[in-house]
Amino acid sequence: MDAPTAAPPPALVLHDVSKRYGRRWALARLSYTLPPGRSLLLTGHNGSGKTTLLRLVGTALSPTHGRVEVLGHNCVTQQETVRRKVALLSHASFLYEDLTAHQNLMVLARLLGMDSPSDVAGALLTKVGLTKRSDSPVRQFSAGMRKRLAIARLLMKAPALALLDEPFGELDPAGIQAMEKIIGELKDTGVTVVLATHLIEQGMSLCEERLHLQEGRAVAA
Ligand SMILES: Nc1ncnc2c1ncn2[C@@H]1O[C@H](COP(=O)(O)OP(=O)(O)OP(=O)(O)O)[C@@H](O)[C@H]1O
Repeated sequence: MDAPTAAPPPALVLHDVSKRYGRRWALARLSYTLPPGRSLLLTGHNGSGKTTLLRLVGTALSPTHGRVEVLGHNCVTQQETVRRKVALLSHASFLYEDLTAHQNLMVLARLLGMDSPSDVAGALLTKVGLTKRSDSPVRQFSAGMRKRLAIARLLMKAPALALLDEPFGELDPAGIQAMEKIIGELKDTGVTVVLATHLIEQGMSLCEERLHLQEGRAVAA
């Protein structure tokens, strides 16, 4: 008889999570479990705590109280393990301004020990529609072009959990469509997506679950 296989851990667990900046509570006693294989849409007005939550999950911040777990790993005590599993697409997109788009991706490809870094970088630049500008330095890029390069960077990292903070911001209509397609493909390959956006319609079509924040608390949408 086969040994029983353990059930996969939830993609994300928030256990009574609070986060304070100085005297301001950005998140207050938030508890939530995202089942394995599901993706999450995070909504809420400006300042409701979406970015703070994504940064806690991405280990860029630590909770003031409570516990955050990604795929069964504690984001504070197992930070390195979590960092290998998550990638964050955010306003600050970790790009080297003086390097070209291609060089930016090459840096990461080498860091990840990829076999054919230049080919992988080229293929990703094609995917995000930046082929024509692959040899331009990032400092000459528009906001939308930076967003495209940032998603290429995230795809190269091939995370188990992709944290997407306003992925549609700054994109033109074609860019929004391309981003929707990329997010759909990520999900098709088994990546869990946590998506914070004000574009509710797009978000709802991509995610099975929704968490709506109001002043750092979960409320019904
Ligand atoms: N570094 C910081 N220092 C102090 N307060 C902060 C800091 N970052 C965020 N906050 C505060 O925490 C609260 C939540 O901010 P957060 O950026 O998480 O919201 P958000 O839902 O992502 O907003 P938006 O939709 O505008 O991106 C806000 O009151 C904000 O002013």
